[in-house]
Amino acid sequence: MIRFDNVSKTYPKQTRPALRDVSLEVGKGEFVFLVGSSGSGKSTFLRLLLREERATHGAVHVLGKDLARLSNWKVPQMRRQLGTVFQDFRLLPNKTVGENVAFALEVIGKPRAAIRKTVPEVLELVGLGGKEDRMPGELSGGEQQRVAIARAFVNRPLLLIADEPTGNLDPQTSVGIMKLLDRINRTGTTVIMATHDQQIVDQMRKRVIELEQGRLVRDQSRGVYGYQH
Ligand SMILES: Nc1ncnc2c1ncn2[C@@H]1O[C@H](COP(=O)(O)OP(=O)(O)OP(=O)(O)O)[C@@H](O)[C@H]1O
Repeated sequence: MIRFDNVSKTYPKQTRPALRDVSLEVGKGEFVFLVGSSGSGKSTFLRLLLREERATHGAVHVLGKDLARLSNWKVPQMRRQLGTVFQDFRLLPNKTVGENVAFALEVIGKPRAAIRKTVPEVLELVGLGGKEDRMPGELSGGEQQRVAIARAFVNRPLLLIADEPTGNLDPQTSVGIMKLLDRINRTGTTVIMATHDQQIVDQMRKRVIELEQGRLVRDQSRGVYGYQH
């Protein structure tokens, strides 16, 4: 599903690498937390997975593809097989909840009838049944994140990438979001989630990968958050 072979990334005009010699594998269906203090390289790791950035050294494989060898025109096709969720939700504010989710299907050319059927189903799945016609601004933060997850999941991606998905949410709402991501993971979707949320990591007891100054310093199954700020 994901393989990093001795991956380093140095941004242009920087001397210190953001990632240094990282090697790891993530298999199908795993749930992985990516932890580490601010600036340790978590977002860089996720950007490499999405081919938003390229490795300076080493090889990144996602869904069986060597991303260095993937031509630019094939990148959108690769990204369509991934779902992404961010701290700031990134919903389209002028579209309804239903339209936000439908949009993910429209861009891949799904027939309208299939979209009409699928959107309410996925909204039901994330606990937002009946809220299809609401505007994102009318929803709570937790509900907006559920819409974002519905949009990320509606294509049934093999891999879901979440960057601090609970970062803007209170602890109780965060637990609800984690239950949802756990359910999605149980459908077979691999989930990789960068987080600073100690409580969540300690509760879930999933694989934990820790970065420190760009190096992989811990890879623990059923791990805990572990490091101090
Ligand atoms: N576009 C960029 N250009 C130059 N340097 C960058 C760029 N993006 C990140 N960096 C640097 O790379 C290092 C790793 O940053 P990264 O954003 O991956 O860390 P992070 O663990 O995601 O941090 P946070 O938890 O604060 O989001 C930092 O030193 C950062 O300053």
